[in-house]
Amino acid sequence: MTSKGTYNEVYGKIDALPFDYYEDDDDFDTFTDGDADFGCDEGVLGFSDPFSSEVKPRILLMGLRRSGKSSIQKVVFHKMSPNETLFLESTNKICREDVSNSSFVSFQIWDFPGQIDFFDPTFDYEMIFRGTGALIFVIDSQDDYVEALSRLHLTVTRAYKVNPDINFEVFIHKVDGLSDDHKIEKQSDIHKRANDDLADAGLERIHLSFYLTSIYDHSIFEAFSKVVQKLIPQLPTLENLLNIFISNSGIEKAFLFDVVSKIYIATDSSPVDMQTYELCCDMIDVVIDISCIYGLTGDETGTPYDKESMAIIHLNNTTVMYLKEVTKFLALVCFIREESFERKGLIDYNFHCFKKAIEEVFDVRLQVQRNRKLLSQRRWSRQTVPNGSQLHPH
Ligand SMILES: Nc1nc2c(ncn2[C@@H]2O[C@H](COP(=O)(O)OP(=O)(O)OP(=O)(O)O)[C@@H](O)[C@H]2O)c(=O)[nH]1
Repeated sequence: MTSKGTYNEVYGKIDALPFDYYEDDDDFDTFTDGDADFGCDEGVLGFSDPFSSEVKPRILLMGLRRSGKSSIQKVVFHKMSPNETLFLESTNKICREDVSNSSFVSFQIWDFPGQIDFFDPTFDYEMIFRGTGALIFVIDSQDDYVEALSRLHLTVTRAYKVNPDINFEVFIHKVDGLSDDHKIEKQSDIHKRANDDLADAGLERIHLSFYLTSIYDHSIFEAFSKVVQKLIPQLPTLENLLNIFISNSGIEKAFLFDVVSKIYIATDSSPVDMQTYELCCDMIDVVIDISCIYGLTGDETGTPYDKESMAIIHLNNTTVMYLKEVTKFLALVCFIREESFERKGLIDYNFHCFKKAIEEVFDVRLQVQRNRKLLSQRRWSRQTVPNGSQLHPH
């Protein structure tokens, strides 16, 4: 698509660190130094800071070689088409990506090359796990997974020792090649073996979540949505707001989407079915693609998604899909019966109130982040003054 370049430039950013970096002693010291502010954006705390995981949660993508880690990252966050991933080269460096395109989906993903001996004594895995919010372990379901399971066990047990608060998420990946029966069979086998291994080690308390995923359908977006939602502390507030909004507006279902990644960061409490989710993703694609092609004015500052972005699609089953901009990066996508959509004025008024409430949630979050940063800077300056003398904050 001609628009892709512009789209990625506007939203995407990737940092790649040569793996050699860690083999250079001086640099390694910098990296392992407990106070290193490594590659973080301005305004974001260093990741070894005790607060950083709350401010900018880190997601680690791990798994054996060729299990599909880079493909997942590229498809979900860079709009790469699944077929293009066939030409991805094996990753031989750690890639860190800041997904800070939305205040709510503000986190880092670390893609670890499969061939790294992660438990090499020179590799400071403790520091890596300390600030991690979720560890996604990718298992290639089309391959023999015995080795992957032992690697999963090793990774999970080490990570848990360092940081028991990590969410462990297992992606049983590449399921597009499997029949439905086969998928269920694989999932229960992997589930059983992984949990048996943990029970044998006396670690039943470690909870693993399993997802069947493929980059060739929406399952990878849905799985990522669930992983990200667990890292959003405001999730109950958002769900509550959505519940109030839909019940007062005659809406069947509503999703709050991060437009760039098509991750839904919250929905109302009614169950989500895959088809509905897929329709939302398709609608976002249509809106962004049409805007990119026909909506951009040509000046550099234009983005395909702004305050004016909205769309209405009438489906042939008397349902209307309604998309509206909520914040710079979030969109609300609703499913409404045609007869309820006749009261569009009421829906729009309620939407206005909903949007204001979301903005307030954002404001509180920003304030909390600012305060944490300030607090951490004060602590840091106290620690760094030599001979026990202390700096006093102004
Ligand atoms: N059928 C299928 N193939 C996939 C899927 N995801 C990734 N692949 C393919 O798997 C191969 C390996 O993918 P990569 O993303 O390079 O794997 P990786 O885990 O990053 O590999 P390393 O960089 O070596 O660690 C590529 O040819 C992808 O096209 C999927 O969901 N289904």
